[in-house]
Amino acid sequence: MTPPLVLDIDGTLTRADGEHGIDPRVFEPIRAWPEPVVIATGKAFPFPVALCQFLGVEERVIAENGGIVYAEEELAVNGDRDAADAVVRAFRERGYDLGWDGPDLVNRWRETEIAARLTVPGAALREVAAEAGLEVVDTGYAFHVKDASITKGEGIETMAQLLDRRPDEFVAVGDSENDVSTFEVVGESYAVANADDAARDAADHVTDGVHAAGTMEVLDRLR
Ligand SMILES: O=C(O)COP(=O)(O)O
Ligand SMILES: [Mg+2]
Repeated sequence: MTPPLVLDIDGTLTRADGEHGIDPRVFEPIRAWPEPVVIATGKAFPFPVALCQFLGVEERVIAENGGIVYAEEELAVNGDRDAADAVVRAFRERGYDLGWDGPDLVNRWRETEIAARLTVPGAALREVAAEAGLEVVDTGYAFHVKDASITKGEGIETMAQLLDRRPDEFVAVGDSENDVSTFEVVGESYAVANADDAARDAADHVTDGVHAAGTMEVLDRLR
């Protein structure tokens, strides 16, 4: 029986030859998948929505690490970015910034958390976040300043209800610590070979391939 999927984006659907850019090899398998495909990402909501629309699949999205959950025309926004914005102000008062160039397209459309470039001093960011009761998650692509109780795994619980499925029916593929909560609630989990230690330790399996090649391995095995 082909399972419903939960797929991370960065590091999981992306090309291995650069930091971003979806590997086109995943487009057709995702489009043709006979069961629901949920895109679960740390990215702001518009990005996974656009990915689903460009792929021509239903928008089943967990964005902002669970801060936003959308499926079946139901939208859940968990928390708001005010607390994260206060952390950013305190961080700037210490003389730092978020590290993004130009109009900050990473945070422009965020509603529930804030992301900083990995080039900023992580220890200082973590210190300021902790003073506000927030955590910093390193996805390998950005630092996310967020409420620790809001996770992709919590988002899967909500998504499963919206889709009338059990969380343990899903198979998940991911690459970093922000996928650990997903791996803890789904039935079977795969970390791609480029995954960080947190994801590799939490996953049931580790693929041979990196990035989208690892995900293609899983899709080929499950079809
Ligand atoms: O936005 C990030 O930092 C990483 O995004 P991801 O959860 O799709 O890997
Ligand atoms: Mg990722």
